[in-house]
Amino acid sequence: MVDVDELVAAARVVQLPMRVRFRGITTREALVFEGPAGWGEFGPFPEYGDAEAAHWLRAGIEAAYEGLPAPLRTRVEVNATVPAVPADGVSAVLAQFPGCRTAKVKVAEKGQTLEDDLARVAAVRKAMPDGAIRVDANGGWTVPQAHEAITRLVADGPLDYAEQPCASVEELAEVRRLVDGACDIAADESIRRATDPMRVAELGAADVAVVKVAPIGGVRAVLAVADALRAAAGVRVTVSSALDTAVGLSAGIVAAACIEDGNAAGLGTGGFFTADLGEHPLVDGALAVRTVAPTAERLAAVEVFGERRDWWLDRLRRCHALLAR
Ligand SMILES: O=C(O)CCC(=O)C1=CC=C[C@@H](O)[C@@H]1C(=O)O
Ligand SMILES: [Mg+2]
Repeated sequence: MVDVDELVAAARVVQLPMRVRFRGITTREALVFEGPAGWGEFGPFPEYGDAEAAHWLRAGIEAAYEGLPAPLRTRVEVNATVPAVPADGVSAVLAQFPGCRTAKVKVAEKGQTLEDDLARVAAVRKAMPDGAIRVDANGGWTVPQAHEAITRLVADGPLDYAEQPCASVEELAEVRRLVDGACDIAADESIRRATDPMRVAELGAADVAVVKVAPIGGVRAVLAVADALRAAAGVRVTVSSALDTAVGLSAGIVAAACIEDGNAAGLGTGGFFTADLGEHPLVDGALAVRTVAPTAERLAAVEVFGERRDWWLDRLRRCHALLAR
């Protein structure tokens, strides 16, 4: 494995300003580095412990030092991602996702009601009458709340799936039994390590696994998980972004392009940033498969020094030590 001093010497810490609050944050911090195979990203969210964060480092090292596997396609279809905005804000959000035929709508936001969710989803359906609609509760419902919400949402029209309706795998399994095929259930937060997807499959907790390259530990690890899930339980896979910079998003796009019959990917998050390390333009609902190498100008616009940089370098050293064990 690459020496930690080499990583530290290559490390650039960046802060990307966000257009909207998403996942409770308005600035995305990450550390990126260039290696012989390209650029890699290490951007675990600040609250993640080192054991989890080490997987993110493994993914970054794969991209920068090993290189990524060859994609099967040149373009990857993505879903529009609709934050928990008021219903009258939906069309402005969808305008940022030209050509998308699938939308993922955030629901169960703290401080909002089921009526807010129903109105937001109805607005998306109206704007995309032929579109496939997903909802993502980020674990925010109890089992009875999820049952009620999904029942009312499907009464208005079909749902592609409901993502992480409740917090635990056991609850997901229960909701899946209760809705009895009225709507597929997807696991997202329940999958944070490479071993989690099999547990989800064994408990019959989901029809769909949302997988992100960084927490799973790299593109190859994602492909192994996708193969195992399809073989063991017929679970389909959605590759999604972890709110990555354009560098990390490149790896997600490659992963999605390596999966034969993948779902529309949750990789259209580049537009959430007002400044980024590169561009993955969304054309006709799809992203081209290409890797990004940040220019000096782009880096200069978002790079940070001082206390935040030191914090990330310490974290990099600790996670590298865990991987080297
Ligand atoms: O899946 C998408 O459409 C975009 C990515 C996305 O929604 C997320 C990215 C990063 C953190 C998560 O809270 C969030 C999600 O819950 O899926
Ligand atoms: Mg999710």
